[in-house]
Amino acid sequence: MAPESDSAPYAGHLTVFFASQTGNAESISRNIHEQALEKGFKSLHFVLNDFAKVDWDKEECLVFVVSTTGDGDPPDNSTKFWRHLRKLKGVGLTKAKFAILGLGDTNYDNFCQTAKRLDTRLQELGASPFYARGLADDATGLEETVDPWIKDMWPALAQIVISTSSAQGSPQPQTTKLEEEIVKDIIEQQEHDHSSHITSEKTATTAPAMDSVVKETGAVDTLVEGVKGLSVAAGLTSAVPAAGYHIDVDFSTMANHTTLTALPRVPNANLKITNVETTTTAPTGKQAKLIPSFIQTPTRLMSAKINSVQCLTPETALKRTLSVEFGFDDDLDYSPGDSFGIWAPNDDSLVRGVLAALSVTDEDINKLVKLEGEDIPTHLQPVHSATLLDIFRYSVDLTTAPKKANIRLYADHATDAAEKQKLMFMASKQGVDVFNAFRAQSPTLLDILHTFPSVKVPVARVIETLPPMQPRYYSITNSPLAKHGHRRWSCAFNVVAYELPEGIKRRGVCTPWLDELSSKVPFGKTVTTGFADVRLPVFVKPNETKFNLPSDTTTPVIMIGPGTGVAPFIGFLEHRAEQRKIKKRLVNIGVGSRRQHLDDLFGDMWLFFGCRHRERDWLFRSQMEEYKQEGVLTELHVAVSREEDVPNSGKYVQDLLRKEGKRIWNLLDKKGALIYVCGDAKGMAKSVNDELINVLVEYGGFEKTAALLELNKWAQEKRYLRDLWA
Ligand SMILES: Cc1cc2nc3c(=O)[nH]c(=O)nc-3n(C[C@H](O)[C@H](O)[C@H](O)COP(=O)(O)O)c2cc1C
Repeated sequence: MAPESDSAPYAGHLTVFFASQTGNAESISRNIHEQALEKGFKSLHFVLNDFAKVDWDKEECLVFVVSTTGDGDPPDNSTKFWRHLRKLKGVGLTKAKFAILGLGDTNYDNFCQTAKRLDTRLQELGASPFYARGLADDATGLEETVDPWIKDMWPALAQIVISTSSAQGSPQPQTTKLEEEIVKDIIEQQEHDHSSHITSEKTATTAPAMDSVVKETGAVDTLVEGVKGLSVAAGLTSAVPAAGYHIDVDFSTMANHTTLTALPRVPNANLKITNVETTTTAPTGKQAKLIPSFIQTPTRLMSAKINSVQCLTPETALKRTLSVEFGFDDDLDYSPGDSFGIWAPNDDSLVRGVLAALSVTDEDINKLVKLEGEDIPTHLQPVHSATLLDIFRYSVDLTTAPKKANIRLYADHATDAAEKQKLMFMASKQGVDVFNAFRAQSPTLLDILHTFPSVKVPVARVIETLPPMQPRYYSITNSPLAKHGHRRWSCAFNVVAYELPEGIKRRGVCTPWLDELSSKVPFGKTVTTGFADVRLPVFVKPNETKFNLPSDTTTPVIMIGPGTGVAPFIGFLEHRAEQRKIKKRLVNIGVGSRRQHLDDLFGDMWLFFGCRHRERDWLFRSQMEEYKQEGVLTELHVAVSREEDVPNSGKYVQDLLRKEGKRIWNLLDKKGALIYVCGDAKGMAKSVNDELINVLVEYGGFEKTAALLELNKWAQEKRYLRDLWA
């Protein structure tokens, strides 16, 4: 097979390989190759068995699109390659950077086995991935993963192409039009990577970049330790089953289609629910409130009590923002900038509504059961003795909009012909617009069962096909150096509750739960006593972003965090205030080797904060002003978006960055300041990024594209740190 290439200008070299049994991987890989050529890359395209046509020792950038066939086997047109790969020894592929897109089907036992094996083998041979592996599932539709995976691969690819060329070139690269495009992609990529990082309510993952397209689970494997026996507050809202909303969408286009195609396969039935002991009744009273032992978290699960809750906003504010302090019996090891996870249960009335709609009796809800079966999802495997109530509270996600495969499953269990037809249509390629309109209303499982009441799915099928429950993550807003700091964590968040244009009320999982647990503290007030005697399941989030204060206290920091994005910076400031106190004591008693002025020991701390109205949502205002007065906070810049003519201000944080551009550049250039950005990934982070580029251009003398590259370099060097959420 001759390589396909063209005479595009040299801009990095890419080789796309495929292994395909029925043609999917081949056509997807061809598409990647063609797009690469269009983007100006020099690209080659080969079937894997033609591996010898390229010099593997010299290859620097490889993309593989491989399917799995048989019983987890590689396609026939790659067997020669696999034989060769098995024979290779050592780590001779250290130059090679690769990306793998696997195609498979979760209805088969060995999902995407070829891609997984290839990944492992290439790394054993010394190659390294430049982009996270994508695993596309034919059961739900390959395009769901393939399209975003390809789209987001370009900036990742551009990053290695650029770093190769700039390593060889001058420190201030002469950038081409292509590079300019690539650099824009990098910035977008960074936003994408970070957008899944931390949220004020939505689930967050710190899994590899591109988490949104990598459909693997099972990263959590540390089992619960030492928390059994503590009472936990389950969903407190109400024990009355909710009824669910009717989701109204227009099915008129259904009449135009007699044939439905690309219907996802119904996932295999593996799960069996067995009674643990027929005579055993579930625990009651305090016993019934234990933190279930089947919760799996990435770090040790701990139990927290609520110490205090402050409602930071008045009634007139658009959002209800709470600051909650949790207390612990044991010492915690953390740094300001770290985050923690809370394992919140689904709302109790939703859980009971779902169980009622699935025809589970009140008696059965509370019986102890065991989940068994070969090949059941990892998050269900530790359930050896739990009530269905707890399984639905803590193990499964009831609120994320359904995937097509779920809709297809519900269609199979609809007894009413019209309902079945509608569900099948939504699951098909032809019904994609209706499916999207349906999903846009964020239907819970209860809403689906309410809208299609003839659907009677066995409980085991529901449990094994729902996504796993995810913890919610929050930035820590306090310092371990403060009084009792090692025994408490604080966080700040907006209570997520809103209404859709259709009049449907939606709410988050964790934040309304915390609000209710603390009996909805009145607006603007702080409550420190009278909380229910309950413990909350929490754990430290592994810190992968290094979003922490620099160890050298003289390094200046520029903190940009409007709204609840200010949360980690409040922790930074408390920490610095405590560091200053400690130093002051030491200097005063003469322990300091020199009696230095306190300010010389600490670098500048500049904070850029943004709110709508100073009186309504200037969060942590008094703390900020105090820190400013004490000299902890060197500069405080507050943007106000909904008030006219605020002196020395602007509407948004980026406006203030522009105003202070020259001084910011000096702090960056002369004193090596670090930049921290926290908050909304889409609007704010993008505008701040643009403004920082302007600062580099206007005051640093960079070409625009060189400024983009410089900023990208800073991000890699952890000099420009971002903690963003979608
Ligand atoms: C006979 C057969 C066996 C398959 N076995 C597996 C398997 O073991 N694991 C898997 O993840 N997918 C399996 N699949 C699904 C394919 O990998 C998937 O449909 C893919 O899109 C096919 O891509 P291709 O056309 O490039 O071969 C199998 C498909 C067929 C038809």
